[in-house]
Amino acid sequence: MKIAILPGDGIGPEIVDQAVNVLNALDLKFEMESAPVGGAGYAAHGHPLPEATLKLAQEADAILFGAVGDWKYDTLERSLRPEQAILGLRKNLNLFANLRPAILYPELSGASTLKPEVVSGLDILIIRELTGDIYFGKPRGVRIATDGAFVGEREGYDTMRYAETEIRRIAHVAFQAAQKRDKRLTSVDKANVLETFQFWKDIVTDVHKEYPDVALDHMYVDNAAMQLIRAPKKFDVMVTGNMFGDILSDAAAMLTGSIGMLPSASLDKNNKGLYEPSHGSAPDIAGKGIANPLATILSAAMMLRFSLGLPEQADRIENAVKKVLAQGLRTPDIYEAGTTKVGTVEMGEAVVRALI
Ligand SMILES: NC(=O)c1ccc[n+]([C@@H]2O[C@H](COP(=O)([O-])OP(=O)(O)OC[C@H]3O[C@@H](n4cnc5c(N)ncnc54)[C@H](O)[C@@H]3O)[C@@H](O)[C@H]2O)c1
Ligand SMILES: CC(C)[C@H](C(=O)O)[C@@H](O)C(=O)O
Ligand SMILES: [Mg+2]
Repeated sequence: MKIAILPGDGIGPEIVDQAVNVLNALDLKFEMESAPVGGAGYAAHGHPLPEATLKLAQEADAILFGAVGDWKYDTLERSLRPEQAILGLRKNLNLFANLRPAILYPELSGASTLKPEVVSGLDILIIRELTGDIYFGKPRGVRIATDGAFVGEREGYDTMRYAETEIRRIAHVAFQAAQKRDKRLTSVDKANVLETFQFWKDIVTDVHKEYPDVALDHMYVDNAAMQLIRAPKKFDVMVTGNMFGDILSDAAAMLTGSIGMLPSASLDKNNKGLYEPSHGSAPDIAGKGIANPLATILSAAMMLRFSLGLPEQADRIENAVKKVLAQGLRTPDIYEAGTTKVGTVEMGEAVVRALI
């Protein structure tokens, strides 16, 4: 089994190193090959998603991805910016289903900014559509306005759109995921304002007919953001579009104690996938050795479960993470009094030691 390792920028290489060590410690003899991506891809080959990197990703059985993005590239023309690498991989590989599970490990109930009783026992799954919406809609750009109140002025514009097929396929993923859990699905939209999301709601309602055992409700995204903070445990599975899912999953990350705890899987229709933490390259802490590697290590566990058919090995990693948290080890983002502060490498090494 071949795994493409794409560390990327900022803390990406630091956290991916730890996940690779954990995978190696399983003694399963994976073939792993690394390639530069994001700002690192641009620096090495003049493009954030170099051809050889894309080829490696296409050929591999699964991809482990760190993060991309670096302030020093923010003034490049958009097609060369590091973020285009992850967007390009998602689009090229048809990774339309993004699973972001927000689980609060009991040991971290005091690390969340919310009261322990609000978050304890939290286990929700956010399913974000990943290859459509305003992220990829065309036309987009900056032009001279030809209508409206500001005719003659420059205006920025993007296009929000969803094809029926795109909505149907993510709805099926969401209903099937709900069937394996508590059988409750909340579809998050903005149907009260946006045509695209009235259409989304209508199609999700139609797909629901095939899943009568799942209870479906619909919620506007602004209310969903509020409910996530007010009573997050009321949710089981949430499904939403690309942009709303991006925002809601960062909010949900804080329910788990830190964004450094939220893994993700991005899957195509055959469960080939890219696995990455939900957070970014964290340039503010890059190189300091303090980034939390657990979201990446947990993403590697998701990879074993969803793409490589090794659920027992995924369990081994997840149990090891629980164990190090129970031992009181904490990177600074999840630190609280009475626990032991450790860095990225120490955390990774502790997970390796905790594997049984
Ligand atoms: N999939 C991706 O590669 C991805 C995702 C999000 C953001 N980005 C990019 O990352 C760059 C920085 O973006 P941002 O600052 O808005 O978001 P970010 O997620 O990188 O960081 C937000 C905050 O969370 C902290 N943080 C993130 N991951 C952490 C970890 N593992 N351990 C401890 N703390 C952690 C950071 O220090 C920062 O304070 C930008 O270039 C952005 O485009 C990339
Ligand atoms: C870096 C960026 C393109 C990306 C997104 O918006 O999808 C990130 O925020 C994420 O959540 O994976
Ligand atoms: Mg994001």
